[in-house]
Amino acid sequence: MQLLIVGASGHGSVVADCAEAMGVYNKIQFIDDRFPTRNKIGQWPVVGTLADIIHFTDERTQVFVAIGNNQVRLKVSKVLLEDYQLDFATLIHPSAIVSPYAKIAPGTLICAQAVINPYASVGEGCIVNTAASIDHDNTIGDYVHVSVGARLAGTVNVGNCSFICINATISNNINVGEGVTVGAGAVVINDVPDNATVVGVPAKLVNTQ
Ligand SMILES: CC(=O)SCCNC(=O)CCNC(=O)[C@H](O)C(C)(C)COP(=O)(O)OP(=O)(O)OC[C@H]1O[C@@H](n2cnc3c(N)ncnc32)[C@H](O)[C@@H]1OP(=O)(O)O
Repeated sequence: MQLLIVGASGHGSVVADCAEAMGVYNKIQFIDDRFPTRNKIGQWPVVGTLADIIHFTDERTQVFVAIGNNQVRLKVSKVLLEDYQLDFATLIHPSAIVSPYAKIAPGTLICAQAVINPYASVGEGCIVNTAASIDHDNTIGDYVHVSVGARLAGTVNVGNCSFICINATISNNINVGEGVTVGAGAVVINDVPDNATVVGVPAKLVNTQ
């Protein structure tokens, strides 16, 4: 099996490193619109641009979109899934702990030392970054980023495209809407409406316009 990663960035190198650690891919390469100026990332080759993707995929190739921005990852993924019907990988680092009773959708990355507890579900195209934890009965939407070291207690719901920043904490039974940003280190103890940004301890709404 081969893996074609879209997006040769720092996040892309984390994705490639995870895929390599899984030991299931005999070839890992990238495409990026900065090709040919960018023709390598670390030891992995960049072989073309997004417009050429079809030339680098066949029945033995899985694709993974390694774009950190949730909205951009969503947009690119929808084109690849709906227009090209490509096979998206689910990447889970061998040091992550994922309950057999959790559900992880395709296009999602579970990074090193992350924990996903029973009856949690993580949607399509998510990033569960290094050492983040998603506890029992969480429902995480599509194209969500749970950043490095973030902690989600039991029965938390997070809407599509939300960004839970580094080291944020979300208490039990909280509903976080769609398109929300929870700032670095915030402690969320109340529900958060769609498209809001909350920061601080306890987390409060902030105007970022
Ligand atoms: C491997 C990796 O690198 S994964 C990625 C890791 N990175 C992250 O998790 C991103 C963390 N980023 C943050 O927390 C950012 O501050 C964000 C996304 C919450 C907000 O960023 P911006 O939209 O640029 O907001 P901005 O910097 O204008 O701040 C708006 C206000 O909120 C305050 N604020 C912003 N973030 C925080 C925070 N985490 N905690 C407390 N206050 C904060 C600012 O001081 C500012 O207050 P003021 O209006 O009184 O001056």
